[in-house]
Amino acid sequence: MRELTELPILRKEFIIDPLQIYESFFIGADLVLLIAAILDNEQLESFLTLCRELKLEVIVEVHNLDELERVLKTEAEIIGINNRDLNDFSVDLKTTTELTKELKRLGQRDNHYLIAESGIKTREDIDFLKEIGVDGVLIGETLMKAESPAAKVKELGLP
Ligand SMILES: O=C(O)c1ccccc1NCC(=O)[C@H](O)[C@H](O)COP(=O)(O)O
Repeated sequence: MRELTELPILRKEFIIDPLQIYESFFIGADLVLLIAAILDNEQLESFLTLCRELKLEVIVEVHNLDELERVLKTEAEIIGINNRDLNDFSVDLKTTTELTKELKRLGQRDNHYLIAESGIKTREDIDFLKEIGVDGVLIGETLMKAESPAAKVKELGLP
């Protein structure tokens, strides 16, 4: 992958063991995803520490207020709001709207980089997410299904 792009490479995985973090480092990932829903506080803290030691950036993924509040007690700087409920796979962009509001209410918006994840399909979705103040997006299906992912990136108005 590294020969193909200079862009940061994310290891997007269900990380539940520190070995996966070492593995991500050795295969050349720049950042990893830690999913708050599948990690307890102790794991979250220790995985973040390990990533810092290995100089891996981290997106910590949340889906509800409880997870957001847990993550705000850590050193995490990049927060991913997953619009997909991993229990039933339903997707709703309102999740990003609501948790972005909560982040502001808690006075924690400005010291975090905010990524909206999942269910993003159109230019209108991107415009809406920009309007509510997210900094970045994580898109899977829309790009994977596109005839030309590069053209789709342009169509979505992404840099
Ligand atoms: O990644 C998995 O293994 C997985 C397992 C079960 C449900 C969802 C899973 N992944 C979803 C994704 O990685 C999505 O592609 C990503 O969240 C982006 O969402 P979308 O743009 O809606 O594809």
